[in-house]
Amino acid sequence: MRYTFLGPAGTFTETALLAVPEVATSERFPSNSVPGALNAVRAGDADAAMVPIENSVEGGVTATLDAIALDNSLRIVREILVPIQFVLVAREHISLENITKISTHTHAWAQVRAWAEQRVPDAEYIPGPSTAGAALGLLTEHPPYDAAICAPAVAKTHPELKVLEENIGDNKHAVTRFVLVAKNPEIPAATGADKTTLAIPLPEDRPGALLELLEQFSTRGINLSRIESRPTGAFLGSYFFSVDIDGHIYDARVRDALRGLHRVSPDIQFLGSYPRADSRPTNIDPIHNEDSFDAARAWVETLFPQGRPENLQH
Ligand SMILES: O=C(O)C(=O)Cc1ccccc1
Repeated sequence: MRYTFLGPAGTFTETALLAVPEVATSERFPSNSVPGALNAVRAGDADAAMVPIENSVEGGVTATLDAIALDNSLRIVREILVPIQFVLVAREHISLENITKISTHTHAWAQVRAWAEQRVPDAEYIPGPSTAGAALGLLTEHPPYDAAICAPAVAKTHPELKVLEENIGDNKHAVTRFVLVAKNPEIPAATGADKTTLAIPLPEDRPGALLELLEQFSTRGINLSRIESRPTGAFLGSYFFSVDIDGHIYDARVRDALRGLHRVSPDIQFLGSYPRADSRPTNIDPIHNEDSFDAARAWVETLFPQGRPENLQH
């Protein structure tokens, strides 16, 4: 297996990838961006990509939500949670007082806003390709900024970088959720503690369409753990919903809900069923469990003692 990730070495995404046991004995290479990592998988240059998808402070990583749903080739096979801690680094001669420009990944910047307002209120923010990418930029000949925000490990592997402030995240319990994405993979086995990710275009000019979509979950006792609306890009006002639900496509209630969703929104995308990182089992009301679905199907069959007419398939 060949893995790629939002690089360079030292990003939080690399930490997430290294938490996958198989990675230790496989090849891995950094990509410059989330779309770049996903395209490497689409092109067959990598078998799987680790990318950030959701943060407990900032919400969804829009670059990832949009890029995964671009076509039907990619699916999530695993999720990893990483606790996030940030440090401020700079070259030896720089101190907090003479910082005028700071770079980091936009998601990191969003998570240190209160700290920045207090400690470096006049510093200008320069968006970086990733946290580690911004830090390594400081080692170039004429860096266009004088400090960066990254993981503590980056400073440890680069002694030329000095840690000016530690643990600067506004929320000390911030966690980022990362997903491992592969091309047309086998669906991971159901564990009883699973999630399924969907991208559901909102039908246009249909009053109540969102309610009709959500009803498909509620009538089957399916819990949503994330829902975000994203513009499709087609035109102003055109949206899709990026949704995570508790359950696996091997669960009858989930397949039943997918059929219902497809009737409301035929371009729905299934983006994978995979085990939850926290292994918390899904609570299923008995009327929505496998036995109930089997019994309901069997009962309908008994209504045709002579067998179903041929044109009655479902
Ligand atoms: O840039 C990184 O290190 C990343 O992995 C993206 C990111 C940035 C901030 C919080 C979590 C992930």
